[in-house]
Amino acid sequence: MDLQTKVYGSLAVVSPIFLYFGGRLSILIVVWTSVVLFGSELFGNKEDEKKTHACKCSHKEGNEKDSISEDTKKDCCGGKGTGVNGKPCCGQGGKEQSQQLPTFKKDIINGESEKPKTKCCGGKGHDENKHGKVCCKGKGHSEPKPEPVVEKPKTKCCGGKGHDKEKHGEVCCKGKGHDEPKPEPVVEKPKTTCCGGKGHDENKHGKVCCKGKGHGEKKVEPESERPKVGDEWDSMTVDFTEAFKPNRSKTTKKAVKVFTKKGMTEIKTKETETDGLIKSAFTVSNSELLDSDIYIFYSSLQGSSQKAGQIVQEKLKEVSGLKKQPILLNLDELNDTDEYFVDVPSPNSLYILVVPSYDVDCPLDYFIQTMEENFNDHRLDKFPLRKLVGYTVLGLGDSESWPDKFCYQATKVDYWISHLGGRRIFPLGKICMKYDGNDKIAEWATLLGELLKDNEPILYEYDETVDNSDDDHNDNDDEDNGNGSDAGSDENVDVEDVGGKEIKPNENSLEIKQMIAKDSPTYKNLTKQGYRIVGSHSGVKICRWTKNELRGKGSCYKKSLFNIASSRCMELTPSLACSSKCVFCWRHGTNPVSKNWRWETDEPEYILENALAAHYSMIKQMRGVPGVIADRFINAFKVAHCALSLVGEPILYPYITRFIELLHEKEITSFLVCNAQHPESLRTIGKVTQLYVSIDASTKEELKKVDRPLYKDFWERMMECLDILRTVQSHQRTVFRLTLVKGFNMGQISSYADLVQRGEPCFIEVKGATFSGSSKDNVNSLTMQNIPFIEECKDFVERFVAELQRRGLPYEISAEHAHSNCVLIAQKKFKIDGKWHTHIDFDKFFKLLESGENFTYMDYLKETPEWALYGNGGFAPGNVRVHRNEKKEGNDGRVNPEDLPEIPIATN
Ligand SMILES: Cc1cc2nc3c(=O)[nH]c(=O)nc-3n(C[C@H](O)[C@H](O)[C@H](O)COP(=O)(O)O)c2cc1C
Ligand code: SF4
Repeated sequence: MDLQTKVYGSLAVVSPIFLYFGGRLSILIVVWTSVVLFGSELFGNKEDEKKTHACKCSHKEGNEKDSISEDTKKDCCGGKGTGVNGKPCCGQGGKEQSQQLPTFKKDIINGESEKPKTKCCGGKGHDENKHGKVCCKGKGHSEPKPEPVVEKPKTKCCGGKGHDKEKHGEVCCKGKGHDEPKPEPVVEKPKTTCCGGKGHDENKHGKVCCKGKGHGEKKVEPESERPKVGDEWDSMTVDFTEAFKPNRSKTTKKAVKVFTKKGMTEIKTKETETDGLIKSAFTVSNSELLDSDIYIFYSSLQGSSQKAGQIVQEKLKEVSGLKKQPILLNLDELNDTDEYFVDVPSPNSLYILVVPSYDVDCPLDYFIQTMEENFNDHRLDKFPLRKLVGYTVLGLGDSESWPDKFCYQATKVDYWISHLGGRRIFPLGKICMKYDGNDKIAEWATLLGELLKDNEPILYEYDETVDNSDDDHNDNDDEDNGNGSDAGSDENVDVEDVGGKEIKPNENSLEIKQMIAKDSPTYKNLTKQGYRIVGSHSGVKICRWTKNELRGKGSCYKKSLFNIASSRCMELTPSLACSSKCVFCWRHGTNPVSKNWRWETDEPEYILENALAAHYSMIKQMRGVPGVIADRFINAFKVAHCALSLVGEPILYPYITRFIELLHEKEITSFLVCNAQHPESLRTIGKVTQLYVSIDASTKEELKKVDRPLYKDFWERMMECLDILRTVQSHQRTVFRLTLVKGFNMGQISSYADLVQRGEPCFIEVKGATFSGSSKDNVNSLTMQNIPFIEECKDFVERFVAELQRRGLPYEISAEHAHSNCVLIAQKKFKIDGKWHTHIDFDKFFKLLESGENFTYMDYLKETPEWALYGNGGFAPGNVRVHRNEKKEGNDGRVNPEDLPEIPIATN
């Protein structure tokens, strides 16, 4: 009986019983009837199963429904046409059939129409709608509910309960599931590093966790927080000076020079940082940029630079507060370049040069060449363009076609103008006319105009080493500031400060190093600059005045003041290392610094012998130089004087006294200059022809600023030196050397008088600092703004002497050498019978030495010649001063030796 018949039949029987008996009896009858009728369906019918499995179906085709007749089906498998639990009929044919079934996976993947047969859920409760084709009690449900044919990873089950697809996605969270995450927008993101799984706040820290090496993906700063200058200007290919770079590494300890546009009275000295850059402001320019006479020079072959000049002019005209209209001039058509680049049209001139670049001949070549010639012409003021208020250069070029020479001529122009003393007030602009063009020119000009208005200080050069305040060597007397032999240090690295950390000698090492080892970068640097290194710590260099005098072009100030013959003077130091880092030192930044002697030591005999040999070999090189005077050339091979200064601190050399004795034995006079930091050596020094002490500032604060001494007790050391001059060394011919640096040490005249009162020197030599450029090889931290004019020096000297006299100190101005901005103040005792005797009688000096008698400076005096007296300029006879005008008239400035009078060279 099939199930349908049973159901209908039983309903027919049960209904009347219910109606007739009602209640419990009806229920009993119904239960019994159900057991009888549905027992096999409810509990399984062993007999049926046996029957099915024992099916005698002989059809090999078994359950191949399509290929068998309905009659056969009825016979087979108990008449159901299929085996128990969805299995093929257990007859032989059925088994064969099952092996031919395609795999489920394959069906799904291939989307084939033929489907696998499903397994049965024990015949009950299996809800296809809910579970798909296959029952979940067997190994079934292998045929899931048909889904859109999209390949998906298989999901894992949540134990069959509680899995909320909406919430968790396809995969259950109890299994290893949820590996099919809820789809996210397809945006590729950098993988983030986790903060240990907690506390990482993306908004705060950006994408990457701070516990890992994360936070590498930084939060983008709001516009306002970014360093504006760099951002804005990068795109302009504007070549910024170092001074404009923010956030320099702390270790480099660089400070900047700060120039304001205010007058002298407004000099500021900032000891504290304002923006991480400013350390100290020490000098000023004289005028407001808005008051200046602006000249825009252009050079052009094809017109774009001319146009650019016009744009700049128009933009500047728009600047509010500009007193005078900018003037546009064609550089190539100037009647006389010297009118603008040797002289300047007004003391208030500001130059803007707009220039193209050509790698072929162009008019600009001539201009650049002229600038270079001017720079190298000794007859000219070396820094004529310091008279300018300032300058800037705008270069036009083509970065695509000339990538390596892009705006190279603008760079050259900028270089020479600055070397001629010009002060760059705005960075060199480089504009590619192919990509940027006139818009960028306007942008550059607008910014220039803005900055003309701006009253902020102009930073344009770094002071190389400043910041004594926290230098280790200043805080700890035991520390040494040198760097050993500096061997192995980088050539471009400041040898006294490598990466901001001073290298200390290995305290445990017994090895004594050489100060300047042959393979060291310092050695290379020094030799490249014309020094001859003698042994490992001494050096000689032929001085430019030595060369000048050989050529009849003038002598150094010591000729005027003291009678030394420059052409017979050897400039030497037995110690290239120094214990100060003076701002005006021409070698500052490349010579080693140290408080004490700590190197391998050469013998004084060796040094002198080899120094003379080196000096003579350099003199020999002069033999082919035009204008060298034969007599002087020959005499130059008999060195008469030795200036123990050059660079470094000569008195650091432990055998300095012996060395000076050796000089004297060879009848070479000694001019020893020391820095007033080594009283112990000064006390014991033997007889010197002339003994200098540098007085670089008159107060403790200024001295620290100017000399940047290594010793913490630098002021006390200097005071002790002054006491030694007044007492132990009072027999010596002593000189205070004052090097005037504008903005540094020209203020406190009364304090200078205090020092004179303490040291009682014979002479006070006041000299304006000289500017030795700011090339890579010369890191002198001064600029032209720091160099006083002769009038300023004279004014200082006159006020100084007035103060000395007011105090009753016996000093007067005696001699001068105007060319070197040098004036000599002398004790009145050198004015004998109304005549100054500041010169030295060298013969007498050696005779006295030879005699072995005690003698003093008063015993070897010589009258000062008329030409050297104060007011007479101090230009030594026997030389020809070359004036610019003479050159114009056709005189090439060369000296005819026959025209020269005899030079009064020193006799020994
Ligand atoms: C023959 C020639 C050579 C050039 N050489 C250079 C070069 O070496 N470097 C550079 O940056 N631009 C170079 N330029 C591109 C010019 O400097 C650029 O076009 C500029 O705007 C020309 O200015 P001007 O028309 O005012 O004379 C060269 C252009 C020419 C035609
Ligand atoms: S004294 Fe100095 S400046 Fe003068 S010639 Fe000698 S080395 Fe040169």
